[in-house]
Amino acid sequence: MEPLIELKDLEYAYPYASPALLAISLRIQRGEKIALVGSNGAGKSTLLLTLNGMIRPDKGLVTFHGNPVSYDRASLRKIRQKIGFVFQDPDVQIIAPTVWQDVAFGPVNLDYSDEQVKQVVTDALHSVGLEGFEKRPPYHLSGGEKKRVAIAGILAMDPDVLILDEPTSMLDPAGSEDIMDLLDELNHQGKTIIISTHDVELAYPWADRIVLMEKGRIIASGTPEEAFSDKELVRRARLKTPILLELSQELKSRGMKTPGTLPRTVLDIIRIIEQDHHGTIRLSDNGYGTIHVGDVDQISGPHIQAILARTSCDTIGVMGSRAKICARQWGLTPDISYAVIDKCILQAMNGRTSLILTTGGMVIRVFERVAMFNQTNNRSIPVRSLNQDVNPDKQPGI
Ligand SMILES: Nc1ncnc2c1ncn2[C@@H]1O[C@H](COP(=O)(O)OP(=O)(O)OP(=O)(O)O)[C@@H](O)[C@H]1O
Repeated sequence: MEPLIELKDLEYAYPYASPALLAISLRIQRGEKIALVGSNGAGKSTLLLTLNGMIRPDKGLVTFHGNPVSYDRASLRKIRQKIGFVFQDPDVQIIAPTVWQDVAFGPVNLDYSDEQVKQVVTDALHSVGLEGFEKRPPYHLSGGEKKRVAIAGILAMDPDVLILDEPTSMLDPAGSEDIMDLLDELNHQGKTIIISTHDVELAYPWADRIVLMEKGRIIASGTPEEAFSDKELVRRARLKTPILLELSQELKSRGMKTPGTLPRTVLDIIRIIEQDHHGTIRLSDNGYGTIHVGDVDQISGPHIQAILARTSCDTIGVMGSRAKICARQWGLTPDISYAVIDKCILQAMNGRTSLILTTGGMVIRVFERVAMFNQTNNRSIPVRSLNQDVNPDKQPGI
C-alpha cells in the first residue's frame, strides 16, 4: 500500500550545529496513530517539522500521497493545510485576540467564504469541546484550553494528518487524558495522528506504532510491545520500559503463564493474572455488573437523570468531547474520561454497574470491545444500549 507520507534517507543539521537528523526513513500509513519517542535532543521535533515542509532536509526526500514535497510558497501552503502542526507551546501558535478569531485565522487565509468560515470554526470548536469560548481572549485560558484552541485552529482547515509536538507537556494528568481522548476521537473520525513524547507511559497504551529515536536516528519502529520489549534499545534511547510491560516480564520470569500478546492496559494484566488462577481470582457474588451505553445525541439529560435515579450506577464514564460537554450541562460528574471501556470492564468484573456516555460510532466500539473481551476470556459481561433506536438483537456482545 502506498504510504500517506514517506521520508527517504533524510539528513538535516541546524546552522552551525551537528546533525539533528541522520539516515531517517519512515513510511506513515493513513489512519495510523504514531508516537515518536526519545529523550531530549533525540530529534523528534526536527523530524516532525520535516513532515509538512517547515524544515527542508539537507538530503533525502519527503513525499505526501506519493508526490515529493515542493518548497515553493504555494505548495507549502497546500501541504500545511493537509498536514496540520500543533506546537508544543500553544502561545507560539495562538495569535488572535479572541478564540473565534484565532480558530478562523487559517480558513480566512485560505480564502473561505464568510459562511464557510462560520461553519468550520463552529465545527472545530465543537470537536474540541470549546463551544461558548468564542469571545474569550486565548491568553486568559488554561494550558489545556489553549492546547484545544490550537488544535481547533488546525481542525478548521480539515487536515488529513495532525502532528502534535509533546501534546501533553505542561498539562495536569486530567488535562493530558482529555487531550489523548480527543486525539483518539479524531483518529476514530479518520485523521492520521503523529505525536512526539518522552513519556513512555503515555505512548505505550495509546499508539499503534512507536518510532524510537536516539541522536537523530530512528533505532526502532514497530508495535508498542515490540519497540519497548528490547531492553537494550530502550536503554540506548535513554528511556524506561513501560510499567505494565515490566510487570508482565517479571510475572513471566516467575513462571506465570502469559498469553501470546503482551499487556497494554491494566485490564490486560488482570486477564493474565486471572488466567493463571483459572479465572477464579475474584468475581463478585452478584456476577457481572452491566455496562450501559448512551449516545448523547440521541438521548436527553432528563432521560439520563431518570435512568440514573432508578438504576444503581457505580461509575459514569465519558468518551469524547461532545459527551463531556453534555455530561457537564446535565450536571453529571464523570468518574472516568480516558481508557473508559477497559475501566468499565474492570468495574463489571467486580460486579459494579457503569454508564458510558459517548457519541455515534463510539457506541458500537463499546459493544465490539466488550464482545471481544467476552469472547477471548470466556466471559459474559452484559452491555445495554440506553437508546431505543438501537435494536438489541443486532448489538454484538448481548
Ligand atoms: N533551532 C535550533 N538551532 C540549532 N540547533 C537546534 C535547534 N533546534 C534543535 N536543535 C538541536 O537539534 C537536535 C535535535 O533537537 P530536537 O528539538 O529535534 O529534539 P527533541 O527530541 O524534540 O528534544 P526535546 O524532547 O528536548 O524537545 C538537538 O541537538 C538540538 O540541540
